[in-house]
Amino acid sequence: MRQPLVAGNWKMNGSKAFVAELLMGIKASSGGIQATELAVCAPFPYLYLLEELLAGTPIRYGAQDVAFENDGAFTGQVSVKMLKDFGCHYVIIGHSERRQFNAETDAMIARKYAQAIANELTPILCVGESLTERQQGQTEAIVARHLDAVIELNGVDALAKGVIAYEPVWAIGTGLTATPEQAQEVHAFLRTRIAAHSQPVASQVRILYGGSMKSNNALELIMQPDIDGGLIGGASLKADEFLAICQAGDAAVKATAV
Ligand SMILES: O=C[C@H](O)COP(=O)(O)O
Repeated sequence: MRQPLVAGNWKMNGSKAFVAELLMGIKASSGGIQATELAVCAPFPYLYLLEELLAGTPIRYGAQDVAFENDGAFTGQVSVKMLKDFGCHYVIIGHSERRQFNAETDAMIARKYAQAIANELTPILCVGESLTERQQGQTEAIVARHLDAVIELNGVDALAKGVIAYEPVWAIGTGLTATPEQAQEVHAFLRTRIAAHSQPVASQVRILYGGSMKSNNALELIMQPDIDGGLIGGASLKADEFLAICQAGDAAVKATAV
């Protein structure tokens, strides 16, 4: 089994006080998590707090977006180098909310992916279909398009330097979770598609599930053979709930080892 990763995506939530309290809560109880990797992805202004408060802990952190250029006249953008300057390990790329509200295209996302790996920042590449696309039977075509854009620009080996997150748009923040079978089906499709280019990369790359993952459904999702953890939105804003999902990662490892 690949090591599970449970990453929180705080989205546009928080304040200095909220972030400090949440991190203290996560730090206080994360010692019991043995086999699962923990990470949190914060809004840019709070990265300095993560650098300060997570120093000396195994908890990794990152941002939720990055520019596809390194520096220069790009008002409002934040570069990979800047994220590295604050000790970031991860960056979320191509989240559906950025595709939807910021008109990010597959080409832009592929370039962001390239910038991240060129600077040894680990991208978490999000792919996923909308409800209409699922109802029209286009799920596989959509996630394939999202994945292929990154492979075409960066080569398949680049996927081994990142993480993929399957996030069905209809399950994000809606309380509607994909069933373990629905999620596994898409995860297996993605892995098979990668295997057509490289079996070693397909075996190695972690594919997270995201979309209303909570403590009460995490275990059965992470127990699926091609689901390697979660990208958690709402439930990552409560330390207890987030840690309970991390514990589900540990429980999945334990159950698989038996
Ligand atoms: O990046 C995280 C996903 O968008 C999932 O969000 P959610 O757990 O609030 O549904």
